[in-house]
Amino acid sequence: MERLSTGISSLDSLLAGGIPEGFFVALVGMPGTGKTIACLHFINAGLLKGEKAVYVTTEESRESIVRQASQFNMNFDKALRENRLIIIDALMRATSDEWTLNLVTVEEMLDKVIQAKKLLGSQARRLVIDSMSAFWLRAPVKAREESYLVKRVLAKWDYTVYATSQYAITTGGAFGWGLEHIADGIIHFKRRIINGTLTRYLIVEKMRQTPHDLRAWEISIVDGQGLTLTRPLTRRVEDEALPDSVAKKIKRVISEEEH
Ligand SMILES: Nc1ncnc2c1ncn2[C@@H]1O[C@H](COP(=O)(O)OP(=O)(O)OP(=O)(O)O)[C@@H](O)[C@H]1O
Repeated sequence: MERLSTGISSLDSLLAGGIPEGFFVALVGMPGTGKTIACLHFINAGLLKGEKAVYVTTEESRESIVRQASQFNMNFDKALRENRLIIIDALMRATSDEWTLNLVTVEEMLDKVIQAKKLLGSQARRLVIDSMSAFWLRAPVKAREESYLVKRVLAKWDYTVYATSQYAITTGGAFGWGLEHIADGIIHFKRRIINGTLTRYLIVEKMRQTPHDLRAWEISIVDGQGLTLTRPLTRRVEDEALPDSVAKKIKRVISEEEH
């Protein structure tokens, strides 16, 4: 089975080498946890191998994606000029632009993605949809049916897919029915404040046909370099995230028991 590199070598090693070709992988989690940056790495890994790629952006403009990529030394601008990358922009909705979504429906998105594949040909192996949540903002009930539709349609077009989905800040829960149910793989991005510092981490929750790592890994995002996994999160680190009052209570009970 061929595996596609995620473009993050530390993540590839959790996945027995990468994402199985043709898989539909859900990248889920709270805002600012690194999902978009992981998507950029995935696309860039293909471009570096001479592949072509398609990126659907619903929350940022095409320009913003290109700028963010350039901060990690990924030249998306060049790939766009060489017609090796198509970024379908669902945010700006410029009517004069061929690669834009105006209605922001799943059907319109699939139509454009298929058009892009026909234009780029078999070298276009990687597709990012960042994010799917945007299609269901007004009608979360559609998420279930349309998730199946997206997977079924894309299966015919030889893409390996990264699709992101956001979780609510307040509850940490998915907005409505999540993509997780149809995905071949789930990479969950999380965050917590540890010793007063925002700590991001990810865990591979599911990857079919893959003996994957089961630990949560701390994420580092560095200007000029991008996202890497630094170390597995230990129990002790998680404990440090307990609110002070709770930690103090636990310490008090332990010391009372000892005396
Ligand atoms: N050049 C940079 N250098 C270092 N860190 C950066 C840089 N650019 C962005 N970041 C970090 O990455 C975070 C954004 O990550 P990303 O866009 O991947 O999040 P996300 O999970 O896709 O969020 P959302 O769901 O809101 O789109 C920023 O909040 C910042 O902490």
